[in-house]
Amino acid sequence: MDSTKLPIIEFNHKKLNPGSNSWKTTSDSVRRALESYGCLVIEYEEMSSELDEAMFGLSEELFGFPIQTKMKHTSQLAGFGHGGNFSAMPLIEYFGIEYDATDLEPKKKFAGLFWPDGNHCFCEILQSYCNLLSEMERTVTKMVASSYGLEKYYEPLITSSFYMSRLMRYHSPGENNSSIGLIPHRDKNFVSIIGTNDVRGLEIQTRDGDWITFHPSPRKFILIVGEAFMAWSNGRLYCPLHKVVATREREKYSIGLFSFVNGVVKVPEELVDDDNPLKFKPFNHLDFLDYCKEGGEKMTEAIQTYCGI
Ligand SMILES: O=C(O)CCC(=O)C(=O)O
Ligand SMILES: [Fe+2]
Repeated sequence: MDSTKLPIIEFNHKKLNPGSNSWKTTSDSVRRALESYGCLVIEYEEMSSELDEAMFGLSEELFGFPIQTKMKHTSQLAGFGHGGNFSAMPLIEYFGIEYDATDLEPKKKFAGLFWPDGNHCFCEILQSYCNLLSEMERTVTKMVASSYGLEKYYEPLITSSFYMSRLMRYHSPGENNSSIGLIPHRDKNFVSIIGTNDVRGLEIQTRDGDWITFHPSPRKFILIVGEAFMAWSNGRLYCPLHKVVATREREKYSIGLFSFVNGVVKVPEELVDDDNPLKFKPFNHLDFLDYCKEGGEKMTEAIQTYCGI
């Protein structure tokens, strides 16, 4: 692999049938990329440029509402609800919304805060966009399990997962202001997958400490291993530091889908042996998120201090 570029994999679900040769070779490449870089650029043929344009157009409209309206979207969970105006990161603003592939209700409730008569178009577009993100996230999780010979763990993982979709905007910093969009952090969830408008800014740190920039395009998405997935793999998968550097020219918009486990994350016994002793005690994912609230995203080694052995 070229260590100056992020690994990239083309996905076409019509050609990727579990059990086929192409499934097996792609699964092994995906697993190797996530072990080396902790992230992967997915070139996804099924994403249409119309859906991409509609999604980011609506995002711009949404962030344009007055702050009083935006603040009505609240949540108890960190990262969900509306957030912004942080002293260390004044450029980022986000909306974290519960995501369910079959249930439009959370999106309708969210849209109702902005458009009192509802906005069917917004809900449908957000749902379609997130469904595609979710398909990619599930395929990758299944591929990793399959590449380790641990297919039996995939269904229980998926059935105990819950998701957040997050819409993000990064203001341009203007002259002489800091360009920090998002400070270097590791994601605390299981898997993150992110699509962005055509503005760069997201950078991922390699194991050697170099930063590599993600180059966005409508069919390219970046999938990032979170601390919970890294711990599940007993440290085999890498969980990279990443950050957003806002550009002076234009605002960056991104949409992420973040998966979480509703319950205990436990390293499969097959991943533990004399050469690979257990590195993480079983932990409740929600309790871990609570623990992280204290130190916020600054805790770059949170999982290690929480349940590392
Ligand atoms: O907006 C992006 O490109 C990255 C977002 C991110 O890293 C996060 O929300 O954890
Ligand atoms: Fe992140």
